[in-house]
This record gives sequence, structure tokens and C-alpha cells, in this order.
Amino acid sequence: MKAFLILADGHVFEGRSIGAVKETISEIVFNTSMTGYLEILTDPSYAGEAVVMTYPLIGNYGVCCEDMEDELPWPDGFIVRELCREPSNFRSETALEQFLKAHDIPGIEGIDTRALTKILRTQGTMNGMITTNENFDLEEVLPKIKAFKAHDVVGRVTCKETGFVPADVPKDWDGPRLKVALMDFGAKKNIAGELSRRGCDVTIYPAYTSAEEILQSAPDGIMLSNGPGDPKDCGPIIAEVKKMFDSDIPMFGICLGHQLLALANGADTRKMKWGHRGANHPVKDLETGRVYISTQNHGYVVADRTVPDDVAEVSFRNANDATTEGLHYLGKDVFTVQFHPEACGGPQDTAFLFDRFINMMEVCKNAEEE
Ligand SMILES: NC(=O)CC[C@H](N)C(=O)O
Repeated sequence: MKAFLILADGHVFEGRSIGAVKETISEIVFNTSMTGYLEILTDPSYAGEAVVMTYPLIGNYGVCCEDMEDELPWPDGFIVRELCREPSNFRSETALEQFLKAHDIPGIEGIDTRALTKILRTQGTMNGMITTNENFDLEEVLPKIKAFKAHDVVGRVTCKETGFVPADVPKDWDGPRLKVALMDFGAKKNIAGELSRRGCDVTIYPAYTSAEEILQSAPDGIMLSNGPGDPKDCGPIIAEVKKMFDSDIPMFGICLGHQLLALANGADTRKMKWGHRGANHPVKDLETGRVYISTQNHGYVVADRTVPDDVAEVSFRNANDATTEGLHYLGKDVFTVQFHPEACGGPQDTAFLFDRFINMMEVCKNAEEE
């Protein structure tokens, strides 16, 4: 069946429908990862967006359910050059096409994703519509496409009830056992995974949980997760995050969590032209000068020179465009990053940041006990 991608600037791409047959309007963003399509599809931070994969062949190792970052896929659409229908991998449980259909995600294949990405790079990400309606009227649909704005996407993806992931450590574990409160703004599964493998009992809280409730549970540390949408749309959450920050409990924030904590402390965020989405974004640790390759997925960034000097300093910068990639809060056991240390694009990457968080919590806990 024919399908069309209509961009807000009037460009129309014709391809074939994949996944669910339904019309959808969302922001069209591109991801440059060559693999990891399942992790991308199940990352809740993509809610409200349709993802264009720039790598031309997608789906060739099928759907390995173990790799899912959430129970469900979250993008509103999926756009590829060529979808592989005969995946080959011993871990694969189904083909991507079936997965998209089963979860009601519409998509389009067979379009020139390189031309599409060039448009998004020159003009910036923009809204678009995926439709199988051949008789669409451009004049009629363009205003609707332009007007689209995703609402309360964090509310859509966050857990509805408190959850618990116990420490996943051997019986003879002699490392610390710590209690972490994970704020779920759209958390990827492996955030809790990285913590639990390091001896943490992780309680996962819905995004709108009050700071009072979190503080009452007396966690050793608070983890602020990634999540979808514009961080400035999260006013009530920002207010609670500020109260958590003022409590002096160690904190670690990733992506949306990083942005929310920056906003809570007087910094500003801005929308990027086309964002960072891929598995090979170089970030420089400003303390050591070392560059790490990171996985990223964000369309907003903490605006340069808006972070009050007496509150925090920039700890990481993107080596391509020098944007802020991490903050370290002065005189506090609190740090945040814009990239994804829980995403294992390579063997270890920046997972050491979880060790840093564990050490912080341990030192703090020991100091209290003494
Ligand atoms: N992965 C994330 O947490 C993304 C944060 C935010 N929604 C952005 O696009 O910048």
C-alpha cells in the first residue's frame, strides 16, 4: 500500500506503508545509529516524534525482545529506506514489520531518507504527517501539521504506579547495598538495570510524585531519568525536583533529568536545530580532556552561559558542536549528563558514571552513620 510523508514545509515523499495503517502527525527527527533500532523504538523519550533511521537497511537482526528499553514502542511513526522482512538472528523473536503492526505504530519505507535528512539538517526538525490517504489535500493538511504540538508526553509514558527493581547481585556481594529513588519521566529500563547490578534496590516513582513522598522514603540517592518532550513543559515536576535538590541527597540526572534540574536551578534550555540522535556522539570530559563516544537522543539542550556560575559548572561538552553535555553542581553530590550512560553503544562507554553515583551515595551514607 502506498504511504506518504508530508513535511510541514510542503515537501511530500511517496513510499510504502509499513506497520499500522493509520494517519499520524508528529515531529520528524532522524537517528544516525546503524544498529539499535529496537532500543530506539522502545525509548520513551521518542513519544511525540517519528524517527527516520538514516542507516538504509533496518530490521535485519529482527526483534530481540531482551533488548527492549520499555514494554512498548513509543515513537508515533517509523521511517526507513528499506525494511528487512527476513531477519536472521538466533535471538530474534519476530520481524520488525510484525512488531510495528502488533503495537499499532505506523511507518513508511522506500523513501529517500538521505534527501529527507538533508532537509531536516538544513531547515531543522519539523512536524510531518504519515498517511496512506492518496487523496490528501496539501492546502488542507499543512496547517494541521504545522499546528501539532505534543502535550504532556511525560504523563503519557511515566509508570502509573510505584515499581521496584531489587539489587541484582551475587549472594556473597560485599559492595554497598543502597536505596535509590528513580524518578520515571520515561525511564529506559537499563537505568534501573545499571543501578541494580551495582547493588541498588531501586524504587521507581511516577513522574508526578511529590518531593515530600520521595524524601520520606529516605533514599540514599535520587536518579532523574530521561524522558520525552520540551523540558519547559514540565513546570510542576521542576518545582518538585528543586525540593529534592535542596534536600542534599546525592542525585544523578540523565537527559531530561539533566535539563529539569538545570531549569530548577535558574538555567535555561533551548530547542536545537536538529538535535543529537545517534550512537556515536563524542563528548569531552572537561576535567580530564578525555573524549568518550556516547549514545544520544535529545532535541533540547541547556543553553550556554545560562547556568548560574555559583550553582554549577559544565563538566562535559559535545566535541562536535560544543553544546553543554554535563553539569556538576558546586558543593553538592549532584551531577547530570545530557547523553545516555545506560545505553551501551559500545562495550562500556560512559557506564562508569553509575559507579561515580554509587561512590557518592556510599560516602554520603557512611558520613551520616559516623
Ligand atoms: N532522551 C531524553 O531524555 C530527551 C530529553 C528531551 N525530551 C529532549 O529532547 O531534549
